[in-house]
Amino acid sequence: MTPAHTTDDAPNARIEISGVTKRFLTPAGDVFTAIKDVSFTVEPGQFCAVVGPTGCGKSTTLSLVSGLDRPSEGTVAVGGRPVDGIAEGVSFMFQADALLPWKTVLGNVALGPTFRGTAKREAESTARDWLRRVGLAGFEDRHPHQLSGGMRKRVAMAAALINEPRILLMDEPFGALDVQTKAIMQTELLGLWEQLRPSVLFITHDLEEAVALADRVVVMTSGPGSVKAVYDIDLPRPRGAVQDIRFQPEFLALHRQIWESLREEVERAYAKTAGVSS
Ligand SMILES: Nc1ncnc2c1ncn2[C@@H]1O[C@H](COP(=O)(O)OP(=O)(O)OP(=O)(O)O)[C@@H](O)[C@H]1O
Repeated sequence: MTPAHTTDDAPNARIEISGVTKRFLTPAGDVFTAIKDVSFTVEPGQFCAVVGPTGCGKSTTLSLVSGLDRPSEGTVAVGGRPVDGIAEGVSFMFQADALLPWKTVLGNVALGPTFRGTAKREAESTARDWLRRVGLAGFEDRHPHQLSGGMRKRVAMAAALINEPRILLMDEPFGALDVQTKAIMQTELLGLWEQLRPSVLFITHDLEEAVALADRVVVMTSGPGSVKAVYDIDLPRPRGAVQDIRFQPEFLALHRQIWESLREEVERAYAKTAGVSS
């Protein structure tokens, strides 16, 4: 299958975060700096994972790329244009499934193309195809509450990918799944990503997940988050089953190296919230 994004539109899929600081006003009226001077780039078609301790500003960074929020300083650009609201060609997947409970599985997946003006019959036919690709043929008429957590993730993945996004933003999409289901979903995501090759910004707490999936891992410091280090993950692609990648010596070496960098930040963040002086 040909990747959806050829060299012609590839530059549209570059994400550039330059010198971004985000401050919030707290309920007490104080200014709180969530992220500070964050800069990194996701190249077109690249899978970039961001790891960092809890509260370091990973989700804040993602919300600035999605256009749901604006930086206080610095710029976020997608395809060379400053982000100004939710851009065309961007799909999302979050930890909580964003499925409509009153719609069938087919209706949920067909929603994207329908919104973009595709005729219902054609949207449903494409949705059926996507449901087959995520292993849910035969479940078209179910409602989300009639599915397991893993199956709901598959529906969410089909609903995100049916739009053939140039950019896929994912915030802990598999965080709520059990270990085995998570590994299966990660492998399925990799297979589909390798076919479509959107640029991916993937937020996770799980360093194993980041190394197994990504081309590049960005480690953030404890809050206010900034970029501590960026690692290129040169494990060969296609990577195959995530369960098997974890045992490869190259994977273990990268994991150990990045963990050394991340551990300091996790400990620092813990010390702050636990009131321990470091
Ligand atoms: N709208 C807001 N108003 C005030 N503070 C906020 C707001 N949104 C986020 N924050 C704060 O900014 C910091 C970063 O939050 P964010 O959710 O981005 O962190 P995170 O790294 O994604 O955390 P986690 O890994 O726990 O999900 C946190 O201290 C959070 O309380």
